[in-house]
Amino acid sequence: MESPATGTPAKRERMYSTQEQAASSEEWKSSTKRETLGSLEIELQRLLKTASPDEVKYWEREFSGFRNLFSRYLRAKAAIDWPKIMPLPENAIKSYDSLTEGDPLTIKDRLSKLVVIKLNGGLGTSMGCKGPKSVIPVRNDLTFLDLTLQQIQFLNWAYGVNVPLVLMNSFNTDDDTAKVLRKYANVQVDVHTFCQSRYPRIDKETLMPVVKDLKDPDLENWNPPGHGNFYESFYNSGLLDKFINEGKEFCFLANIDNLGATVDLNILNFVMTDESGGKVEQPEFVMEVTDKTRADVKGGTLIQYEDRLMLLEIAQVPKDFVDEFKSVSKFRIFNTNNLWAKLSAIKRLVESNAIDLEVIVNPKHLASGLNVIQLETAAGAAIKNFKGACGINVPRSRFLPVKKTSDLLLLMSNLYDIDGGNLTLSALRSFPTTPLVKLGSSFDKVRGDDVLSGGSDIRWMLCYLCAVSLINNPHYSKVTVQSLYF
Ligand SMILES: Cc1cn([C@H]2C[C@H](O)[C@@H](COP(=O)(O)OP(=O)(O)O[C@H]3O[C@H](CO)[C@@H](O)[C@H](O)[C@H]3O)O2)c(=O)[nH]c1=O
Repeated sequence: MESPATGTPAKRERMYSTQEQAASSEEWKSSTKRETLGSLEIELQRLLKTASPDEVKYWEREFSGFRNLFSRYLRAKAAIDWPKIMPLPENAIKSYDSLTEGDPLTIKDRLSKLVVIKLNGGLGTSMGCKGPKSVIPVRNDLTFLDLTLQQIQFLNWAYGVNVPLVLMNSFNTDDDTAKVLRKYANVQVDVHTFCQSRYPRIDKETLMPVVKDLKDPDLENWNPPGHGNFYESFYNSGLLDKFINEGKEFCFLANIDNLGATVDLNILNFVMTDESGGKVEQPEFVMEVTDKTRADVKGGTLIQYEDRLMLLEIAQVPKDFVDEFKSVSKFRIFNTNNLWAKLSAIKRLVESNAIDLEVIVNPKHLASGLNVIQLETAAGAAIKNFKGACGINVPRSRFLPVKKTSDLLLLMSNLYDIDGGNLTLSALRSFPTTPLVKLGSSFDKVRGDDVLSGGSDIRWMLCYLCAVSLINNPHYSKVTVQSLYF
């Protein structure tokens, strides 16, 4: 680059003015940010005055987390710098095949140091259901929650242990989950719940909270700030300290809608046993990744960015690169969101305010017509903050999510056997892949009002499809149904 001192006077003038412009636009931006932060503070103080006296402490803590997230949002660069994405370093991702269960005599000991946590803050709205997604029946009228409890009960029974189950609810799911949990009073699993934070939605124009009074019951004014909020909310709930004091060491965290997210003894052994004799840094965090297929275009992926491992979610990808992000050749693996984290490390990082997750901006349009943004973070993004963190490339069977009715259809069909709450691909199927199911929009919802005239009740479809059986039927390597005719 030419130094300003050596150019011609006219050129110098141009260069100075460009530099000055850049500096003044930076100064302008940071002064607007300061202004915005200042206005937010005034607004939050005003809002606090509207809280009922017994809730002031609660809101002070919520606002402290929100203020932190909001200022990170203001500070963040607009988008990821695409050319700076580097290939993953060797060893960043371990092969699952290299792991072992370890000494069978000590499995029980390892399990006794484990806590299972399921992310249960999501609603079933995208599949046309009211209430928490976890109460949608998946198989034989058993819900995600039933199957999760069965899985843990079976594990506890098989190994004579008492692995607890923790549900992270959101304000959207907390009450309904509490009601449903009553029916498990006789189940042999210790279930704990805590509720994640509740942050104000932000007016897209003014960048100020939409809510004007904390006693206003309208839930549209709020959002759960993503599953990245787990670390802080878990800490604030007191459960993290309780488990550490009881001698627990690791937690296994997963989406409740992923029925493949069972406790894996090989990974448990990997995170808890130092087989290198102290030569290799023990991982404080492990992310289970799996090979990406054309069906997984939306999942987050691991990248190497600015000398660190980083989770890249589709919402962070600049528009021009979305197709490249979705391609299976450049980004070969994706995050299953099955995460293993050391409890003492979570405590250390939360207490030193060292979990700095990229802020994901989620735009929404409210029923009132207002355009808002909600700020979120993803749990897997914490990979960069833990010591010795790595990915493990796990078999596809560890990722059995239900995001759409087409996923549900596969799980309800005879392709899967069920045992102790675990779903496994039927041994009768002679090839290990599952059919690619594409359903027309009339099947978007789990239940429809008008089944006979065009049909949006997936159960009808199942009767039809299960009657012909998905197993070993070459016609069903692909299932495309636009609508049903009777
Ligand atoms: C936004 C949010 C979600 N959840 C729960 C609901 C689900 O059980 C689980 C996953 O939430 P979703 O919003 O469905 O996230 P999803 O799109 O699946 O993305 C996650 O899971 C994907 C795998 O399904 C990964 O590839 C992504 O990296 C990861 O961010 O977390 C919460 O408990 N609280 C929340 O605030």
